Amino acid sequence: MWFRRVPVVAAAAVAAAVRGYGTGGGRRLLLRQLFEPSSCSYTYVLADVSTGDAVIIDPVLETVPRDARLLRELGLTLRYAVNTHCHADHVTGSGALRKLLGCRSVISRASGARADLLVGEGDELRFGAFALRARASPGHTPGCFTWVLDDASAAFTGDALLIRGCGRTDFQQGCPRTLYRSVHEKIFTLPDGCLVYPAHDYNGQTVSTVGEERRFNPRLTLSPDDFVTLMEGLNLPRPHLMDVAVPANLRCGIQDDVA
Ligand SMILES: N[C@@H](CCC(=O)N[C@@H](CSS)C(=O)NCC(=O)O)C(=O)O
Ligand SMILES: [Fe+2]
Repeated sequence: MWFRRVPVVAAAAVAAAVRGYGTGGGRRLLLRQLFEPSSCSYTYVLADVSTGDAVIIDPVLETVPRDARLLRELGLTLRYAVNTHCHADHVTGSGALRKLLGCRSVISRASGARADLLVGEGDELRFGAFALRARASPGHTPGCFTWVLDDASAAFTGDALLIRGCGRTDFQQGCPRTLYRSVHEKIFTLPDGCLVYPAHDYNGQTVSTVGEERRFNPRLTLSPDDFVTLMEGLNLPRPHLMDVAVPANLRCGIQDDVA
């Protein structure tokens, strides 16, 4: 079993811990959830408090200055800028962060996008004493990945699983049957207490758990056939930035000099 327990440090304690770099014995995690209001997107910063090594998940281009400032203020070294998938509603900040801070951009090989690091099932991103592990969770797009913290205390689900919802499946080669299988096999098999951190929320919710979503998610508690019927009948309007965002995100936002 590759999971070990990680204390998710409360905000006040983190501030103290960040000031006390290099003095602590056990590993301590810094976890920040950041919000971008025009696309209702969440960005996550994770760091090893002792070493300052950090990862950012799903940065948004417009909030790169804010996120870079936070990283600088906390004395963190950004190792990876990770995209859970090729977003359709906003331009990723991973390319801009790469230019600004020299981190490596990351996305799945199956996304068809360019990045410094193209990942597949089970790949790990290490930051200090911590790691995030990649679980393929296609269906919203074929290249969607969920990133799970190495003790399974938290999962960053992108648009595969939203709080009491899920990503739409009506564009970018989405497939409701595939999404249903992904969520049940790759996310609902995590421990009940595993925190669920999605890429968006449109209702003011910030975090859930695997146990809660397994019991209360109105879409994923349906039968597979009823889920498919529901998803095929959503008739949602297209994201207004889609024609700009998808081509940009296939290049990780700004991505001039990788193959
Ligand atoms: N109104 C927004 C787009 C909203 C949207 O389509 N969200 C996506 C996630 S971003 S690809 C989604 O999957 N929503 C699921 C749902 O049930 O709403 C815009 O114009 O940007
Ligand atoms: Fe999406």
